[in-house]
Amino acid sequence: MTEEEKKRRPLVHHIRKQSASQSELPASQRRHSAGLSSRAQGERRGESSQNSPEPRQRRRVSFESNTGRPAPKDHRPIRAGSASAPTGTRSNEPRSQQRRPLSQRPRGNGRPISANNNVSDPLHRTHTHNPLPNQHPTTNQRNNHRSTNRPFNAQNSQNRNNNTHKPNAAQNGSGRFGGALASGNNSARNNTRRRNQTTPGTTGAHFVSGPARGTQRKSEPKGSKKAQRIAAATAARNRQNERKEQPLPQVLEYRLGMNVQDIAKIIHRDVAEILKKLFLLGVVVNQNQSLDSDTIELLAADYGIESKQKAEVDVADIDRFFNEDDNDIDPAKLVPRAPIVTIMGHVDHGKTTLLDYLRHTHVTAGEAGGITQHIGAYQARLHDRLITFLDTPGHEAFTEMRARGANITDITVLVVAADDGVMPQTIEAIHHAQAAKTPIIVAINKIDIPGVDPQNIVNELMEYDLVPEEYGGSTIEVPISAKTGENVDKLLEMILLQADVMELKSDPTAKARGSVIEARLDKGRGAVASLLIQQGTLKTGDPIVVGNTFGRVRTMNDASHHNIKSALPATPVEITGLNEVPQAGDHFVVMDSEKEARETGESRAKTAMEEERNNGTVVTLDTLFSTMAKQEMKTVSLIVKADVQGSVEALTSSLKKIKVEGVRVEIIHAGVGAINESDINLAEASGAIIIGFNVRPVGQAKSDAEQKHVDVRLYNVIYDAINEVESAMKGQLEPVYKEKNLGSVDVRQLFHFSKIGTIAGGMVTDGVITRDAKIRLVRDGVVVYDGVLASLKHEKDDAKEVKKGFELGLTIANFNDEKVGDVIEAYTMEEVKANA
Ligand SMILES: Nc1nc2c(ncn2[C@@H]2O[C@H](COP(=O)(O)OP(=O)(O)OP(=O)(O)O)[C@@H](O)[C@H]2O)c(=O)[nH]1
Repeated sequence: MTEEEKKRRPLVHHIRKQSASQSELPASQRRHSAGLSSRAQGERRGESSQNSPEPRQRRRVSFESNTGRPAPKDHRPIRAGSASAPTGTRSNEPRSQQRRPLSQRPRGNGRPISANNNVSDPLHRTHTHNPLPNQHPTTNQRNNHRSTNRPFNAQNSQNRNNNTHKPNAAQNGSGRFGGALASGNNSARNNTRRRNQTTPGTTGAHFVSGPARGTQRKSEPKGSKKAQRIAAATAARNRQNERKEQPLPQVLEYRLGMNVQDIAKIIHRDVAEILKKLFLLGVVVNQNQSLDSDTIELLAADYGIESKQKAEVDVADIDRFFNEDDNDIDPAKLVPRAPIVTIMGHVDHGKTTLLDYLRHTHVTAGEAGGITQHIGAYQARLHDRLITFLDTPGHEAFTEMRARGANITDITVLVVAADDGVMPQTIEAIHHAQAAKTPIIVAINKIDIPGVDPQNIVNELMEYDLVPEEYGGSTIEVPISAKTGENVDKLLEMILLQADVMELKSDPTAKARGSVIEARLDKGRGAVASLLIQQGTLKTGDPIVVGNTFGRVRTMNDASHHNIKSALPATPVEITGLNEVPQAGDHFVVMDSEKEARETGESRAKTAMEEERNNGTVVTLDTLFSTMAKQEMKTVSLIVKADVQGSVEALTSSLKKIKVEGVRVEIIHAGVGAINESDINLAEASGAIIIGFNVRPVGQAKSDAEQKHVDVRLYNVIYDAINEVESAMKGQLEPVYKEKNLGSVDVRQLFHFSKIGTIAGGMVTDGVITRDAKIRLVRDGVVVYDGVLASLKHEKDDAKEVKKGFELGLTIANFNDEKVGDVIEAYTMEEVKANA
């Protein structure tokens, strides 16, 4: 016999004894002892209790009995020993007939769940009905088996619940004993209550609930705080058990800053278990403490699962919805969409005429009067296919949008008048389109004018890398007349062909997103914005974030001012319902809720304000080197403007030759003429620096440059320009200083001291003289000395500065030869930009 068995011997002994005494007892007494735990039996049985092992031992027995150890072979079931089987109550009926009707029996292979007790609980072998002993355990059985670490009485009660023997308490009198049992142990009582709560109306609940309730009412009023606490603790334990039974996830996706509680929820494990694991891994934390990624990964590895840090999503970053490689668009849902086209070209080459022609001849069906309202874009139709035209010709609208990162144009139509040829703005337009990487279709316009030769334009354009297909290039060139409409259909066909090549697609089922074409404040309607939908379907009522503002789409019109409820991708619409007026080129995105839209909009507005405050992200020659390092720039973009073509060529070729390791110069636009607003726009959109040679910014350009923080550098020596760009790229740009006059003093009196030297007394006639100023001593218009002050006094006191109209006394460092009538000019050197 092992030590264990020896220890258990009194138990077996006791059980046998008990069993024997039961059989000796009259039926009525047996009935009484039937519902008792060994302890309760002992107490009730008077004399036999004296022979029983002392209570502490019995308690231990009870506990051991619940450990799932198999019963000793010679141990026969105690048929009358369990509260769940008050066998003495059913007179002479065979046991099988005493069972509940079939319909009331618990499911599970048709056998009583209590069969499980035979396996797990040797002490409670009263439920010996196991007609199918070889069958697999039922779910309930498995669950019972799992819960073997419950206190004995709890287990006992549970088993009772599952037992097929659940006679009416009133019928069999078991209520008294069940009640005695239930009141004899808190766990049992709690368990009973839990069962009553979770399985109302079951026979099992009924069986124990009567007397248990009575007892409970006596000692613990229903709904008392204690009862509630117990119920809550029990429910929590149940939840934990349920969680425990869920499998571990394959991957633990975590965010930085998560604590043990957070992780416990994700991996369905107890907080205590995780804390213990961490402790064993050498990490002592409490459940609310944030864990670093190393600890989380270590923990995941210990559980044998992978760990992955969740990418933090910045809700304010709506640009993420426009990132082609990483957005939520499902490629399987993509369908072809209309191309979005911008018309560009030199002044008077016929852009507006072409747009007008299309508006009147190819507008969407049902628009009898054509486009009635200007919303910045409209759709033309050819063979039932739509083409969206941005309504504003020229570079500005185009670059405005690009400057805000809204690359909405798919195709650029470059209009070149056949009678005028390639002109400066034609070249600019080419550079704008090339910088935006949009394909160019050339419309050689005004072919109706007699004597014009479109071939000349073809030849001219080849200089700008626009080579038509017949010459081995890929540029589509169509001779048209915007006035007569000749070949305009062919131009549209070519646009559609190009669109097909580009496979322009969008997902109409996605949340709508796109860009603002125009926006304004309408007196009656508030903020009105023209939007171009790029993905998804926009609907009225949608909560929306537009740039740094937000709202809900209150009304929506199409280009012909029809009220519409929804709009598909590539459709231009005009909406109301925004809080503020957004800017052209801003992105818009539909959100899940108005709350989310508000939060995102407000957060964006705040960030924009902060950015505005620290405005320092633009590229300038002064900041070029640090910007290159910060943004890992590989190219430095320049726009070159000069007075003559020769200078343009000399400058561009020399600038391109600058060699600084890992960085190259890219001239995104070069041309003859003054620096204009278009240059500033292009520079802003592409982060370029403007190099002007013998030219100046004109009109709005100067103030635009200041407002948009575009760096404009002006030179009249080519070498200086090249030198400065090179120095800037190497981070060796010398700052430029300019003298700034502060004020001047007329010397009126002189005082000579052997120790101090000469003190010049005088009057400030202009501005201010400061102690740290540089000074220049001028005598009869000639600068006699240039130096700094050694001292400055007002009356007898040292002064930091003396203003106009006041007398002063001063000494000049290392100079004592002042004369009455000299003029002392004070000045400072200030760092200035070259474009001033
Ligand atoms: N003969 C002829 N004249 C044309 C054609 N297209 C435009 N024009 C004329 O050219 C002039 C300028 O045309 P617009 O359409 O205003 O040119 P634009 O490029 O829009 O000019 P800006 O808006 O100033 O940049 C107008 O007088 C038009 O009537 C054409 O195909 N044939």
